[in-house]
Amino acid sequence: MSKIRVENLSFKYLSSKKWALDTLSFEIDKGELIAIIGANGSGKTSLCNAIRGFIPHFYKGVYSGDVYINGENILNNSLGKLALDVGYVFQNPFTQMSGVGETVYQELCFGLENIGLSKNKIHSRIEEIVELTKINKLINKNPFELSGGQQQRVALASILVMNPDILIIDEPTSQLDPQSSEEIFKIIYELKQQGKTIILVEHKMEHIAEYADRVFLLNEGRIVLTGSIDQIFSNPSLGNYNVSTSQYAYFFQALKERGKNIPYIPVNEEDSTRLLTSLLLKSEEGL
Ligand SMILES: Nc1ncnc2c1ncn2[C@@H]1O[C@H](COP(=O)(O)OP(=O)(O)OP(=O)(O)O)[C@@H](O)[C@H]1O
Repeated sequence: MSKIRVENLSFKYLSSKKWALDTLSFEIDKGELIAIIGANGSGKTSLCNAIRGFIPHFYKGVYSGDVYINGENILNNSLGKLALDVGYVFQNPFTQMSGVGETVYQELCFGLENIGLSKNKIHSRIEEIVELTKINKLINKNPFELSGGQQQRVALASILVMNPDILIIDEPTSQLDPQSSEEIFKIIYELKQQGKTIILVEHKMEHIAEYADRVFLLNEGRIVLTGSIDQIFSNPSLGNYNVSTSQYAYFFQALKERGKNIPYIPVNEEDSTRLLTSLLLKSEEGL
């Protein structure tokens, strides 16, 4: 059974004339990491909200089609129940903070206390997640006095303590410097290794190229391209949808256009390093 199944999903906000989501159908298996890309207004956030049930439980409009989580139609579940299966990490960590506690520890306790977990269970769950997200040193600090990167890790931790099977992560690094972004992506990769199903909205193509199993390219509420990283980033129509490819692919494409013998276009750091090393070796050998 697929983790997530979407059938002919369409949605139009009450105040809008056009469809934000337009007859979408797809399935996502357990453990997959799906990247959703697309220009501004293409429907990425709406699709995330439809998967976590905020469309149509919270946002009202014209809704048709079906979304199933673990085989169950989201229409048959409350937002509270859905939140236990689908964790949503906001783009802006500030929005994520409940503000109820004065310390990061209290912030992490909040959701667990609400579902009635015992003190011991709460403590061991928090210990595990604090380790994973490397926020040990922040645990007694005020969440609102942290740096952007620290807040993003705490926001992620506050969702992970709830242990949802599915994670929707909306542009987690949009406000972060490269090093903090790298740290967040390491955590996301670790979560994938643990078997979480992850939907990631991300503009930084290098990160997608590094980690995603499949990419969905949205345009005007429709999935216009879908496939593996290589299939998507080497697709010449990518530019038609105002989406850029990875910087690595740009670089090697430019060399190819200058007549260099580039056997394939790598899209991530690892493949680029491998190709560059082999090209340098060949040139040293005078080939
Ligand atoms: N609350 C809302 N009420 C009315 N229309 C909305 C609402 N939220 C989004 N829309 C519209 O739905 C369409 C899809 O928007 P959505 O925010 O899902 O796109 P997006 O790809 O996430 O954009 P961005 O990259 O800018 O966040 C757009 O035309 C947008 O104007």
